[in-house]
Amino acid sequence: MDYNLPNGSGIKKSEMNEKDALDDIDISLICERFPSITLGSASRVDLYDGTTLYPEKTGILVPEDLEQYFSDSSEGRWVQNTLPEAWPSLYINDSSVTAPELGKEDSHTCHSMSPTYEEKLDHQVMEEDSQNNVGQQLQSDLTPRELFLDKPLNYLPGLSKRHYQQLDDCGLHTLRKLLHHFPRSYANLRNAHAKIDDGQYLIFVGKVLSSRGVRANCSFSFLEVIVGCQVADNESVSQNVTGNAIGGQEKTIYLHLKKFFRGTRFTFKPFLKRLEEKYQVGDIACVSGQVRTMRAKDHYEMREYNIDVLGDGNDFSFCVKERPYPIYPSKGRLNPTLLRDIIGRALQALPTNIDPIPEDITKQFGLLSLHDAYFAIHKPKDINEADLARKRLIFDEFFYLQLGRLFQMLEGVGTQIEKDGLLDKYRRPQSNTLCTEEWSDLTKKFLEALPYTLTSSQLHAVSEIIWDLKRPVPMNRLLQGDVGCGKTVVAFLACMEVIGSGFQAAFMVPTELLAIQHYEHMLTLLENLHDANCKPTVALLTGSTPLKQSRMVRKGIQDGEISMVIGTHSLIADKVEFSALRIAVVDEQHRFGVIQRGRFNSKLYVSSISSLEEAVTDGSSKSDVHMAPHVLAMSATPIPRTLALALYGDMSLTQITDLPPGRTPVETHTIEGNDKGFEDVYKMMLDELEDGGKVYLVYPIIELSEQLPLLRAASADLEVISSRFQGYNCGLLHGKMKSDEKEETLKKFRTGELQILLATQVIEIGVDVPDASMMVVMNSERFGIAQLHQLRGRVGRGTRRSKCILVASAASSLNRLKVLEQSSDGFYLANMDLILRGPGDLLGKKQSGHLPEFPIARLEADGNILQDAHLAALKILSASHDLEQFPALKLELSMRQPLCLLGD
Ligand SMILES: Nc1ncnc2c1ncn2[C@@H]1O[C@H](COP(=O)(O)OP(=O)(O)OP(=O)(O)O)[C@@H](O)[C@H]1O
Repeated sequence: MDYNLPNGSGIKKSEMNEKDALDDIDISLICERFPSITLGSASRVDLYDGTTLYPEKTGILVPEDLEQYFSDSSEGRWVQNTLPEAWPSLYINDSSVTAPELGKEDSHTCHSMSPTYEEKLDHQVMEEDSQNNVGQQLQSDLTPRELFLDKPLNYLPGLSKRHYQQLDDCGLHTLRKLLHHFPRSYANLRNAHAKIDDGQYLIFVGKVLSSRGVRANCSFSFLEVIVGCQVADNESVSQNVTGNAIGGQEKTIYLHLKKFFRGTRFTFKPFLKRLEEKYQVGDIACVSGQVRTMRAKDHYEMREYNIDVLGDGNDFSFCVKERPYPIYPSKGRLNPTLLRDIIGRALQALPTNIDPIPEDITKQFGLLSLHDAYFAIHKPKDINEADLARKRLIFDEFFYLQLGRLFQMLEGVGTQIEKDGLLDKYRRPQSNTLCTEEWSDLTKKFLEALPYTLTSSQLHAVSEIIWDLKRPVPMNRLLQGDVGCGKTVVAFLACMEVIGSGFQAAFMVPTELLAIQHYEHMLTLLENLHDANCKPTVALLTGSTPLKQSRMVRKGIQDGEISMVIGTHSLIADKVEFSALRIAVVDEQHRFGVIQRGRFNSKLYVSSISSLEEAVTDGSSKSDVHMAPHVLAMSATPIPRTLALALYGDMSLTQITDLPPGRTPVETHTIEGNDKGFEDVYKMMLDELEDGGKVYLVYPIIELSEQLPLLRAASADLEVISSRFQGYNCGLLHGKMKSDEKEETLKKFRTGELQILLATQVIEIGVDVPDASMMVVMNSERFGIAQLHQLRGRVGRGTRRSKCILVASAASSLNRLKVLEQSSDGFYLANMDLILRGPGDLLGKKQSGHLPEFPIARLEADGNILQDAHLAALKILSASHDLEQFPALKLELSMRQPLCLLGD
C-alpha cells in the first residue's frame, strides 16, 4: 500500500489551550465544611433519560460459530467505523481507560510488549495443551457452577507459571476477574462508509506512518503520530449505497494524533525518543477520538485520542472479517494477544449453567444468560450481540447493588408486614410537600414580595424542599431544572425558611461572577420586602472580597448577625465559622458533583422512615440543632427522577418541569461561517440591535491562535465588530479578566450601556441578563450539544423573542448542530449529545459526582436497565425476603464486592 507521508506542521507556543478557567475550587475544603456532602470536580457529564436503545433480541450464540471465530482470520483490511451511526447503543465498556498519559509506561499500547521468545514458547505450549486437554478436563473435573467464576486462574489448563504470575500481578486472580476484563471498544469491519464530519468521535484502524517527538522550544514539546487509514471514498459510496467499503473505491486519510507537553522536563531528547518509539512505522493501530478537519484534504487532527497498537505491519490476524474486533484496555505489561487468548480459554471452559439469576427474570427483562453474555461481550458475532451482552452485564451490576441494599434493609426490619411495607415504598416512591400556610412568616413575605408569581412547578419544588427542611434529619436534595427555569428563586425561598426559623444559610456558586449576580439579585428581591424588621442580613464572600471586608463578614457569620452568605468556595475556608448554619445551597452547574452522604445502611434508612413520621406528626423540627446542615444542590443537568429514586434511598430529587410564563423557545439557526454566512449573521444582528435587542457573541478562544487559524477569537474580533456596528457599544468578557472587570462589563451589558458582548464560554454558567435577545456562537462545532444548550439558555430568559445563531466553520459540521434547531428540551439534547459525541468522551472519564462508579454501566445511558434491575430485585425479594429460595443468588451476592459503591 502506498502512502504519501505528509509533512508534519511545526507547532508554536500559542494560546490554543487557553481556557476560561473558572475559579479554582478546593474540593477538600468543601468536604470539610459540609461533612454531609462530598464535592468532586467531576468532569462534565450530561445525564439523560435512558431511551431504549436495545433491540428486543435475545440471540443466543452458537458454540460452533464461536469456534469458527477463534480460528478465523482473514486478510487484512483497513477499517473505519462510525460508531454513533453504526452501533445501536454504547459499546465502550471500560471507564478506567484513559487517554495516553505522559510518564505512564505503555499505558495503552502493546507495542513495546511484543512477546519475547520465552513468551511465544509458553503461548505455543499453552495452545497445544488447550487443544488436547480442555474438553477432557471439563468432563472429568466439573466444577459446581456457583464456584466456577471464583476459581483461581490456574484452573485453566495449560497456563504457564509465568503467565499465571503475570495475570495475578495485574489483579486478574480469578476467572471472574478475567472475564470481567471487558473490551473497551470494538473495531468493526462493517459500516465503513460514513462520511467524516468535523467533531465526530470515530474509530479507525490504520497503519502508523510516522511518529515524532518534537521539542518546539525550551518548555514545550509535542508528539505527533500520523496514522494512514483506508476508508471508503464518499463519492463512490454515494453511487454504491448498498455495497461496502471493502467492495467500493477506497482512499487514504491521514490522522494526525497530537499530544502536547508543557514543561522543561518534557523537552529532553531521551524522553521524546522514548515517546516516539512507542509507535513504529508500519504498526497497525486502532485509533479512537474526535476528528477535526485540517486544511489539507483528507487530513484530520485528533487531540484527545486512544491508540492501541494491534500488531506490526505483517500481522493481519487482528482483522477478523465481519466480526467486531474487541479492543481491551491494557493491563499492566500483559501482552494483549496473550490476554485475548487466555480469555478465549476461560470462555471455552465456561459451564453453561453458571447463571444465578432465575430464568424467568432473564426472560422477563430480555436478557442473555450469563454464559452467553460472557461469550458475546468478548467474542461478539456482531455489534448487536455485544450490545446485548453489555446490557446483561450492566443489569448485573445494578441488580446486585439493588438486591444487596434492599436485602440489608429488610434484615433491619422486624415483621413480615413491615418488610412488605418497605418493599412497597420502593415500588411506589412518593413525594411530600408542605403547603404555603405552614411556611415561616419570612418565607411567605418573601414570596409575596417577588415581582412575579411562581410557576406551579416552582411552588411545588419549594413546598417539597420546605417539607424536607422540617424533618429532623439532614436533607440531601437535588434541585434540577432546565436552563432558565428559575431554580435560584426556589433556593432563595428555602434559605428564607431556615432564616425565618432563626438559622443561617450559605449559598455557594462556582464563579465570582455568579456569586455577585445572585447577591445583587437577592438584595433587589429583599428591597421589596415591606417589613423592614424581618429583612435578613445578606453578605457576599468571594476570593476577591477585600481583606477588611471579608474579616467583617466572617465575624458577622460567626456571631450570627449575618443570616445568609452568598459566595464562592471561599465560604468553606477554614476561617469561616457559622453560628447556626442550617442550609447549604450548592449551585453545582456541572462543576461540582454531589455524592451521597456516607454509606447506605439499613439502620440509617429505617430510622429516617420512622423519624419522618414523628416529625410530621409532632412538628419536632427544632430538636435537632446539632445535625449537619441540610444540603440543596442545584443542577441544570437532566437526571431522570426514576433513576435517582432507584439509585439512592435517601437522596431526594426535586424537579422544575416548566418554564416561567411568556417564554418562547429560542429560534435557532445553523449557518456556515463563510463570507455569505457572516454577512447574513451581521444583518440579523443589526436588525436585532435596531429593534432594541442585546447580542452575545460567543467565541471558543480569547486570542487568535496560529495553530488553530480557523477559530475566531473574542479579543481579536472586538475591533472588527466595533467598527462594523458603529453606534453600538461592544464589551469583552472572558475568564482571564479580573473579577471586578468582568463584573463591571456584565453590569454595563445588563444596564444597556453595552449592546454587544463578545464573550467566551465564561458566560455559560448561570449568567442572567433577561433582556439579552440574540446569541451568535462562532465556530460552534467546537462546543458540545449540551454545552450549546446551556449557552443558548443565556438568551430567551425574559419575554422578548430571542434568537441563537450557531456559526459552523465548515458545512460538514452543520449536521451535528441541526439537532439544536429542532429541540430545546434539555433531556433530549443531553441524550443526543451523548450519542453524537460517541464513545470518545466516555473513555476513561469519571462519572458525574452525583453517581457512583460502575465498571461498565454508564448511568447517563443505562437508566432503563437500572430501572429493570430495580424491579427485578423487588420481585425476587418479594418472593423471598431472606433469599432462602434463591441460594445461588445469595451466594453470588456474598461473592460480589461489598456494597460500598455508594458514598463513603
Ligand atoms: N416564576 C417566574 N416568573 C417570571 N420570571 C421568573 C420566574 N422565576 C424565575 N424567573 C426569572 O427567570 C430568569 C431565570 O431564572 P434563574 O436564573 O433562577 O434560572 P436558573 O434555573 O437558575 O437557570 P440557569 O440554569 O440558566 O442558571 C431570572 O431572570 C428570574 O428572575
